[in-house]
Amino acid sequence: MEGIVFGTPPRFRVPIVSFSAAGFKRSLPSLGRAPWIATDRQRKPSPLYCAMAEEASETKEACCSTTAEEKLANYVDVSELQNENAVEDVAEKQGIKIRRRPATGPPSHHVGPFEFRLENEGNTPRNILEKIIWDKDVAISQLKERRPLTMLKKALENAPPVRDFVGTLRSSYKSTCLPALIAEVKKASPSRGVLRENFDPVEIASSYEKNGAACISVLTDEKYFQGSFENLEAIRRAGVQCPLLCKEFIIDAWQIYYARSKGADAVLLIAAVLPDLDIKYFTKICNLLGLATLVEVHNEREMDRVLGIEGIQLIGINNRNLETFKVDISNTKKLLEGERGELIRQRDIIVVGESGLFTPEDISYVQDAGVRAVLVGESLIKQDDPGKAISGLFGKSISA
Ligand SMILES: O=P(O)(O)OC[C@@H](O)[C@@H](O)c1c[nH]c2ccccc12
Repeated sequence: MEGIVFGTPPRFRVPIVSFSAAGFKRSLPSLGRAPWIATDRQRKPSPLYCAMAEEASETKEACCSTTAEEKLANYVDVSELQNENAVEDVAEKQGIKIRRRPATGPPSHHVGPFEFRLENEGNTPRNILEKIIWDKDVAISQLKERRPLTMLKKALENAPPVRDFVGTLRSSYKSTCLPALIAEVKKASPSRGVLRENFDPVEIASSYEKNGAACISVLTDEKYFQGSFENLEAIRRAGVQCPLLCKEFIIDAWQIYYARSKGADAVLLIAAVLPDLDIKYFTKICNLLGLATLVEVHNEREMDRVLGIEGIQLIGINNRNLETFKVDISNTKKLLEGERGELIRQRDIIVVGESGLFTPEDISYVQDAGVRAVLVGESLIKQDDPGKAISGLFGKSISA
C-alpha cells in the first residue's frame, strides 16, 4: 500500500490526506525521491566506511604497525564506499535483495506535535528478514551511543578466553562419524512463534552439553526471537564448556566486539544480508579477536559468492528460505552437488546443515550430501528435555 497520511499527534491520529507517493515521485524524476525526505542520507558515508574508519584508527596500535590509512586501503577501495548509494549498488550487483535501511527514511516523522506518516515502497520492508535488519540498524545505533566501541574494547580485556569452535566441530565429527551438533538455545522465532514457554537458557545449554552437543548456538535477537546477550553471557558464566555461537543479525562491526565481550566464540554472518566486502571485513575483525565465523548461504548464488572469498572455513547452508520461511532440506544437497562440493572438499571447508532437521533420516540425508555439522533448534527445544532429545534426533546416544 502506498500513500501519505498527515496526522495529528499519535493518540488522535486521523488520516487527513492520502494520495499515491509513487505517482508524485514519478513526476519528480530529477530528484529521484520525494523532496520532503531528508536528503542528507544521500551524502552520508556508508556505515561500513564509518566502521572501517573508526576501526582503523582505533586498532592501529593494537594489531600492527601499519597506519590507519594503510589498514583501510588493505580492506578495500574505500572511495567506492563513501556514498551510501554506491553500497546499495554493489549489494544489488551481488544479488542481495535485503536493503540495509529504508531507502526513503522511516515511515513516520514528527514535526512538532504532529506525526507525519509516509508509506511507500522505499520505506516498507519487503519481507521479514528486511524488517529484522531495519530494526536492528536502529537498535544498534542506540546501543552504540550507550557503549561506544572504545568502551567495548576495554571490556574485551575481561572477556573469557575464546574456545576453538571449528576445531571442536572437526574433532566431534572425527570421533562420532556423525555430523557434529550445534544445538540451539532459541525461545521463539518469527515463523514458529514461542517454541518453549518454560525457558531456562543455562539449564538447556547444560543439558545439550551433557548429551553430546559439540557446540551451542545462542539466539541473541530480542525482538523477533526473544533471545538476549544476557543469555549468552549467563551460559558462558555458568561454565558450559561447549564453544558458543552468537546467533545474531550482524550488520555492524560493533556487534562483533559486543558478542566477544559477552563470551562468544563464533558469530554468524548472513550472505543474504552482507555484501562480499562486509563479509571480508567482518571476517578480518573476527580473526583479530580469535572468533570463528559461520557464513550462512541459502542458494547457489550466495554459495558461489562465499566460495569466492578466501579463508572461509565454515559455511552454513540454511534450509529455511528467510523470505518465505519454507523449509526444504534438499537445499543442502542441491548446494553441495558438482563443482561446489568438490571445491569444498578440496579446501576442507566444514559445511553446517541448518534448519528443519527432525529425524535420524534427516541427519543421514544431509550427512550423505556432505555436511560435517548440523545446526538444530526447534526439534530439540520443543521436547520436555531438549538434551535428552538429542539421542532421538540421531537415532542413538552421541555423548562420549
Ligand atoms: O529451529 P531449526 O529449524 O532447527 O533451525 C535452527 C537454525 O538453523 C535457525 O534458527 C537459523 C538459521 N539461520 C538463522 C539466522 C537467524 C536466526 C535463526 C537462524
